[in-house]
Amino acid sequence: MVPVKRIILATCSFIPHAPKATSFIPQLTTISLIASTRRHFVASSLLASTTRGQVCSSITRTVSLSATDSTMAFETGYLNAKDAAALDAELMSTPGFSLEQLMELAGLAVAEAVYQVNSENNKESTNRVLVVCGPGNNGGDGLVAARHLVHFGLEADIVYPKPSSKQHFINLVKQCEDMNIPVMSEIPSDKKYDIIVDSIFGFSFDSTSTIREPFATAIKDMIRLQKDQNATMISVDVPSGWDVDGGDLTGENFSPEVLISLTAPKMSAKKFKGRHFVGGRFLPPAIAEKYGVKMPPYPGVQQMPPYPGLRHCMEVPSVDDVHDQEEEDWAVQYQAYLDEKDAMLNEDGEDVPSRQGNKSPQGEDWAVQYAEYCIEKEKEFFQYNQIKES
Ligand SMILES: NC(=O)C1=CN([C@@H]2O[C@H](COP(=O)(O)OP(=O)(O)OC[C@H]3O[C@@H](n4cnc5c(N)ncnc54)[C@H](OP(=O)(O)O)[C@@H]3O)[C@@H](O)[C@H]2O)[C@H](O)CC1
Ligand SMILES: [K+]
Repeated sequence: MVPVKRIILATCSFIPHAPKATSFIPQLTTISLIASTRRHFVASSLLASTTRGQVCSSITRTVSLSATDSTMAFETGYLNAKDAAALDAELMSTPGFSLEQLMELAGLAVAEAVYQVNSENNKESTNRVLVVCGPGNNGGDGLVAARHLVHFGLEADIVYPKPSSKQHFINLVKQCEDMNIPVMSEIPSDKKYDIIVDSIFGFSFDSTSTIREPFATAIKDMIRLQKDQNATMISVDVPSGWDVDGGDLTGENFSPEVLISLTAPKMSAKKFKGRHFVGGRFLPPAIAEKYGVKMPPYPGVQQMPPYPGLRHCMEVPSVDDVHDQEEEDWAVQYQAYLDEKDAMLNEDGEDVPSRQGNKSPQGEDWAVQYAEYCIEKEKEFFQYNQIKES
């Protein structure tokens, strides 16, 4: 870990969102306190450019779910455009979240997913991210994500063709500039990027009118860059230009490889066939229930679970069909994996002597192993979709 002058001891607060996870609170709290006496954590990436993965993997203990729970958790539900806006408004009224709070969490979740995709990219050079921001809050999520990505150690450029005059957005741009992130008005033709983050339009995009400038050009330029530079396109909440409920109605054939849904997938996500993350770990249970949203179970402190498939979000056969030769569903195997890990703790949650710290006998952190397991399964499913389509 990067040495820092001031060290803050972090006590982690685990706030499980799935009601069934409540019984794990004492166990998780115990483990987090034990962990905090052993190691020093830098409290946030606002202070130093530590790799978030390092911090997370040091302190996370996954929430153990039964096979049934983890299967159900993939059925996240869908929001149509009207409900997505109503849910947003309700979040900012009844429980009193501010837009700034929600955008910071949404942007952080986006940055985590982008970081994960980037670290799995098998490209010669990685780390160069272009974030293209639109005029509304979807664009704000992009501005927040760019700042976090730089804290995570990636290079980020921003294209913000029509900056908002609202004070919060002015602040977000200033925060990015303070991180030495270039903020440009159009997509440059002379720079190379590995990842493009499409943060132009979200759930308030109006597909009944043609896409107005400067965003029509921005979308065209993004698509050109995606093809010319073989960059990975990641859309935030809704692929820009897609009708929020109906999907790609324009015929532009805008097809991102990755979609990051915030709070819950929008209806158009049913048409999306790529890799799908669902993030936004801030939904109070009553609002989730009212709108029929089931949040996926999040491991440890992550904002963006590396869950495989989110298969109910895609209109394709379940991964079980692919693995029908296997005796057990992967979720059952995964539960067995967690049970095995649980058995390595004694009743007080202390380590069995044979284990060293949070390391397994093979020397790997549990959380790292868990994340790798999930990524592996997700890749299998993604590859299966590609084969199926070709
Ligand atoms: N609850 C959450 O999960 C949170 C989600 N967040 C993000 O916010 C967006 C929704 O933000 P919103 O500002 O409501 O809308 P958009 O970002 O989609 O953009 C609205 C702007 O787009 C312009 N627009 C609409 N249609 C067109 C068009 N055909 N051509 C050009 N421009 C268009 C519109 O312009 P107007 O002139 O009509 O005003 C708006 O300026 C959500 O998707 C999440 O990403 C939040 O961060 C909070 C938490
Ligand atoms: K978008």
